[in-house]
Amino acid sequence: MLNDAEFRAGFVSFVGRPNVGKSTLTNALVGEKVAITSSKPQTTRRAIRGIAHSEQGQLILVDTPGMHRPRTLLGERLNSIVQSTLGDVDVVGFCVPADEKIGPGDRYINEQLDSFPRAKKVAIVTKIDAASRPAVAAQLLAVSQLREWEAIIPVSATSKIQLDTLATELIRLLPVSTALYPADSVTEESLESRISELIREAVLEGVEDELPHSIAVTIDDIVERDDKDLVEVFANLFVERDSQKGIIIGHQGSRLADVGARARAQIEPLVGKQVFLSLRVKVAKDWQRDPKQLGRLGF
Ligand SMILES: Nc1nc2c(ncn2[C@@H]2O[C@H](COP(=O)(O)OP(=O)(O)OP(=O)(O)O)[C@@H](O)[C@H]2O)c(=O)[nH]1
Repeated sequence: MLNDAEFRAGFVSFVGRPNVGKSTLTNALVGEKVAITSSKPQTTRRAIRGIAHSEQGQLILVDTPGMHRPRTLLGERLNSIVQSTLGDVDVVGFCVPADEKIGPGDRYINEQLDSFPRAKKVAIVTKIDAASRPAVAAQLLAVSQLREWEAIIPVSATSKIQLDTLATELIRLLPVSTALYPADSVTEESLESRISELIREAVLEGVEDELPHSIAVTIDDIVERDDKDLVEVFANLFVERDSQKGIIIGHQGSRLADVGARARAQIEPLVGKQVFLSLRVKVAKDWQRDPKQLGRLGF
């Protein structure tokens, strides 16, 4: 047993190109679904905090959107979230996948890390289950040449390889502190925003590549029924164009029905009750470029 003086707690942020596995790693460390994951790049839009507890300490994970060069107002806001998040974390975990060569995108992000001298920097080679041993070894070597890291850790979030090692290494780099959150909390996100992220994730499964950025979800109401073991969720799906509305709804509403079923399957374990989900698809013309609409949709 460690004595109290050695307990550590602090903030850790995973950065890296889109799709390198940051959200999946956050979920695996926290052990509950808090950040949305998707096989499409750049689906993470806000800094979600997952909290991993252990006897040695408390890791508060700040999941940032993929850093990229902005093309729209939404892109600029995402980048500014990244900047303000990284300004005050204790540790940055730079993620590169084992199954792809380090490229200009990775180097760009690595260079950005120079602007955050306060944070200790750890390299994480993700998805090691998807690469051969020699490929993983080569990637570890390539990463070690980018900068002096506090540690370089290979992991697989999906195959649960080395997750404990990663957690222990990260905690070791945090300041000595009492716990910053109660031991039973896993996230600071409100129920409402977790539900809207789960709905967005369900919509993103099986839509065409140009759509992900065009979808926003808002929640009008969450009603706990007294008379039944039921929670009613009333949500809106915003797209940018009429044509996208058709895509989301599908032939005779078939796609929307699938989305509803998938989202419900994720929301029910979260609320611990049966869920009635009302989804309305609405068009907010070019919302990504319109500051007023961005504000209304929660950005
Ligand atoms: N084989 C394998 N695939 C993984 C692993 N971790 C994540 N993935 C897959 O990689 C894809 C992207 O994962 P995410 O966690 O959404 O990636 P991200 O870096 O958060 O992506 P953005 O939100 O776009 O920044 C998903 O299809 C995951 O299932 C892993 O350890 N092994």
